[in-house]
Amino acid sequence: MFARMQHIPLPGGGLDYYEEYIAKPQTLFAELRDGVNWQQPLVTVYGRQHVTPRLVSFVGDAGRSYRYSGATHVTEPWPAPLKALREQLCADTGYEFNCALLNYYRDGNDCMGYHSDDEAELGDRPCIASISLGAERDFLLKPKAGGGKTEKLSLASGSLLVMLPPTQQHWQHALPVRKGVGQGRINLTFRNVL
Ligand SMILES: O=C(O)CCC(=O)C(=O)O
Ligand SMILES: [Fe+2]
Repeated sequence: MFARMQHIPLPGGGLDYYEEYIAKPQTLFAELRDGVNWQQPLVTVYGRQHVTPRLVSFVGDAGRSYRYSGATHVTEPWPAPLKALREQLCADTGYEFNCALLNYYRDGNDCMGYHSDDEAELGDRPCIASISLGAERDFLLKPKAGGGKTEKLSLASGSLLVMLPPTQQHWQHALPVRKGVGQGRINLTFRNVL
């Protein structure tokens, strides 16, 4: 790996940010936008059904399943352009990744609320590797224990953000609405489902 890395220490966690990890982010963005079987699942919030405010797809090694947006999803096969990327991420980070949740934010109205990627099937100390393609968007982190400072990053096209253990135990993260953003963004969060 040749990309320059910035380590961002957090109380009870830490992030590694590589601003230029993907060589041709616009090409990969277009391949995935046009090639992935995007879904917009229904979610139930306080007893009311809404469509998820972004498009999603769950891909990975055959037979893995993962619970998100209130339902269990079984993997679709790896899209061709992500096979080598998965290997590269495992080699560069030293962590295993056997699946990925793909998120397509069509414009700045699409978003993701505060959550931690701490589902039981990810084990006690999950590492999440997150690739961003397309529009640059703000990414927020806040400590689960109240009172701490909120962190804000701007995730560049082609960047890799590694959320190191035990970040998911102590922090939540979100991708807030940004009305001024007209372009799409695709985010790939590589995970290891046990
Ligand atoms: O779009 C992002 O940068 C965050 C995605 C995320 O948090 C997730 O898929 O769990
Ligand atoms: Fe997440």
